Amino acid sequence: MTDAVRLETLYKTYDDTGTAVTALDGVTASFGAGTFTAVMGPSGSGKSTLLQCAAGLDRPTAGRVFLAGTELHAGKDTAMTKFRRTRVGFVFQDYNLLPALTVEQNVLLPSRLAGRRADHARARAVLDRLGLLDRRDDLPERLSGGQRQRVAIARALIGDPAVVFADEPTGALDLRSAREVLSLLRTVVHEHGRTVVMVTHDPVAAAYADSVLFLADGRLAGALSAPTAEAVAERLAHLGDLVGAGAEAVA
Ligand SMILES: Nc1ncnc2c1ncn2[C@@H]1O[C@H](COP(=O)(O)OP(=O)(O)OP(=O)(O)O)[C@@H](O)[C@H]1O
Repeated sequence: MTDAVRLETLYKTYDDTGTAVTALDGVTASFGAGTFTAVMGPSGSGKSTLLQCAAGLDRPTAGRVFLAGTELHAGKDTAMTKFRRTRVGFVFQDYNLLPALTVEQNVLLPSRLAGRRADHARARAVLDRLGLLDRRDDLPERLSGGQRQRVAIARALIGDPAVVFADEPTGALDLRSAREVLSLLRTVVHEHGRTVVMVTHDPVAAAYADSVLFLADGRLAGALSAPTAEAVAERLAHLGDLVGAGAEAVA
């Protein structure tokens, strides 16, 4: 299997307050193309930092990130920004849609930012696939949370993303909308061959993924294939015990 994302010995230290915080402490991991992975761990374990560094939104302090075989952070920031705009999709908890733009304009925004011609036919095809074609001229404020998140997923898919990163994509949704969004992410992977890496706190959400990667104290702390919500919850509780006891994370 080819890797969509490979992380090699990633370190990230924040030092803005004068007291250094090690958010990532030598993480090596890979995410196969066409797979759906959930990243989990106790609060402060480094999940969002891992996603930000893997997606090229932040620079690791040390280590290397490869996306579809291309090393991020190796060149100038401008080259990284260009690569990110074309090959990386993002889905955030709070949707990050621009309120003054219609659904279709929001979906086309990454193409515009990348300086490409707006491909309305493609935008409409993606919106159609996500059941939103008839809402294309609406402003986001007219949509439900679940619909807004589906627009964000359409926007993430409009380019040719090597990977879609989702940070708590169901964190603001009710149960039913959350299930819809998770099923959609799974379809995006299993029927359309995309790669999704999702940070979540929710064992039920994680169970939609093919596998779960656990972090504790900025280190890899195990993985689970074909996860069930119960198995994930049990593993998380165990990690919480380890962190609470100040023990080393299990690899
Ligand atoms: N910009 C920052 N400046 C300083 N410290 C930071 C910054 N961002 C994160 N941290 C610290 O890095 C560590 C990891 O944070 P991160 O947000 O990656 O964890 P997380 O697992 O996503 O947490 P949560 O589940 O609470 O969102 C924490 O100790 C956090 O306080």
